[in-house]
Amino acid sequence: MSCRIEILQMNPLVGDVAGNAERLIAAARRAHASGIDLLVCPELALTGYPPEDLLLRPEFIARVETALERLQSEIRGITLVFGYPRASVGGLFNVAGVIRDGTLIAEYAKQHLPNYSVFDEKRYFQPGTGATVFEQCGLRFGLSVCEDIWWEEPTREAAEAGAQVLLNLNASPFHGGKIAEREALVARRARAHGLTILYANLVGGQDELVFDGASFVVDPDGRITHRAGLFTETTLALKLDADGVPVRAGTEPLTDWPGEEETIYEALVLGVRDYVRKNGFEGAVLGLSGGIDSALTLAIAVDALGADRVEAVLMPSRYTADMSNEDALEQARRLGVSTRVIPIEPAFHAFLDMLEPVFAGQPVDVTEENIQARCRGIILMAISNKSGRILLTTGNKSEMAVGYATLYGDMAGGFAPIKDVPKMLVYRLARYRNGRSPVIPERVIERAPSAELRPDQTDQDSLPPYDLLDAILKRYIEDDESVEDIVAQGYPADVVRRVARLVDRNEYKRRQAPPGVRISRRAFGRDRRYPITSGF
Ligand SMILES: Nc1ncnc2c1ncn2[C@@H]1O[C@H](COP(=O)(O)OP(=O)(O)OC[C@H]2O[C@@H]([n+]3cccc(C(=O)O)c3)[C@H](O)[C@@H]2O)[C@@H](O)[C@H]1O
Ligand SMILES: Nc1ncnc2c1ncn2[C@@H]1O[C@H](COP(=O)(O)OP(=O)(O)OP(=O)(O)O)[C@@H](O)[C@H]1O
Ligand SMILES: NC(=O)CC[C@H](N)C(=O)O
Repeated sequence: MSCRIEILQMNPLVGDVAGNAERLIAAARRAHASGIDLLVCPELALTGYPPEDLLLRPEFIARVETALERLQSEIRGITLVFGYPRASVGGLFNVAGVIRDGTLIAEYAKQHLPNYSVFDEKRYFQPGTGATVFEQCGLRFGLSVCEDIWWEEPTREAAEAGAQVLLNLNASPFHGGKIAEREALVARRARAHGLTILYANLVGGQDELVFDGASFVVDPDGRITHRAGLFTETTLALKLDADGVPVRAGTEPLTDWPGEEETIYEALVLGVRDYVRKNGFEGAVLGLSGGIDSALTLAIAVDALGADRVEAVLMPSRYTADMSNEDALEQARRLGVSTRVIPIEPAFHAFLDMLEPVFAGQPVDVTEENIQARCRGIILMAISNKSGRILLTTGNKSEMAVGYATLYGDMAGGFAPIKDVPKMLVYRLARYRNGRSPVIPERVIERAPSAELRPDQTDQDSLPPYDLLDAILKRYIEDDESVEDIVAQGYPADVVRRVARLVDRNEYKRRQAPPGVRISRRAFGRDRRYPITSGF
């Protein structure tokens, strides 16, 4: 006897419990009609992940209970395994439940609650204890939920309880390198305990997080036998033989995962698409300067939403080089995006006139630069208000780290697609995208970066070269190294000290920045929580 299983790599909407329940019912009906015995869905599929403080509302938990009743009454002829929060004696648990023919036949509570990095599960859940095993098609299935697989005991306990196959339900967000890390870890567990493991992951963007999907199956020898798609809502169907070992369809090769730039680029595209779609925007607007940051952001926006839902606004000032306008127009033309040109000179003049009595006798400084950035911010937010299009902010991680951006100016906006992308990676992503089709004019990639807020300005007047800056920032922010550690590796002491000071001092700016897609091990936002007021 064999068992036909399907992984549902699902993109739920956080908080939409009734809608997610309908999606599960429709998926179960479709799977049943195509002969599937067992449908495996991700962690907290019913609520989406992470539901955050919605979990603290009794009304939200009541909706989950109502949806569970509906799922039990609607699903027939197929076994459904899926994640949801369960209020029980002792508190709230993050569970994997098994529904078959009107009955909840098994429930397993997550034992290891992640509480590091972007995870905050101890705020909401109590840990479960012990394994849960159920039978289907003559096979014994164990259950585990995401973080459980990162520890040894839950898998061992399931094997000791007689499981031949482990169903691991996940809400595992993406960062660069994560996919290979997961596969190696799960393969090791499968080998160590002689189990087949089905790794079912969520897909989709949720605020700062993007879930890549990349669900997969490993056999008891630790070989990957099946992979689902990356960054796409999909299903993965397979057969298990009478011993619970996955059956490969002939000699069909496994799909390889794409390289680093492509993976990160697609993560950004999905993050933008889902933020815009799930928040009900008509499309997006952004300021297109002829610089690399806005160029990459525009390419991502068009790939995410389609050219007809994206609008680029050119807002030249007295300091804008002709080639900036030419390159911006050329990129918009290549992408098929509509443009508007709105010079900021009249507004800039008006502000300078209004402020003249206040500033009388004082030298021109960064204040005037910021007024220009703020004129642009007002224009873009006005277009966003009128059109229902979200303003995409174009700042990268290197700028956000050192505060090289203007509050309420170029930091204005609703979502910041590349805020976790360091400048050197911005260039690599732009080159990767141009390798698919040349949408960004070569000059935009070649030119020295400039804010164009005063004559002949370049970023390097104020900042160290970006390759040096990014190397220091990675060590200081992602690796938590001290200034002394970094200097000991041969980096110039004065530069390292200055960069670290800028990072520390600019927390106030980052706290007011829009959210953006997390693609690194440590992004600004929920992943790095520093005091603003600090004597460090
Ligand atoms: N701890 C704190 N808590 C709360 N607020 C604090 C604060 N410290 C300062 N502030 C406030 O923040 C203000 C300073 O911030 P802000 O007004 O933004 O201005 P600021 O950081 O002084 O200047 C912006 C910098 O970004 C550069 N820039 C601007 C635009 C685009 C680009 C680019 O290439 O992308 C670069 C520009 O050349 C300049 O170096 C202070 O005047 C004060 O009002
Ligand atoms: N002339 C302009 N027209 C339209 N938008 C502009 C203009 N100048 C600046 N902006 C907006 O402000 C943002 C920050 O400006 P800045 O010049 O620093 O960035 P960039 O041009 O995209 O990249 P780079 O930092 O590499 O020059 C831009 O990305 C863009 O959204
Ligand atoms: N939801 C979870 O338990 C996620 C934690 C896990 N270590 C991951 O990111 O894959």
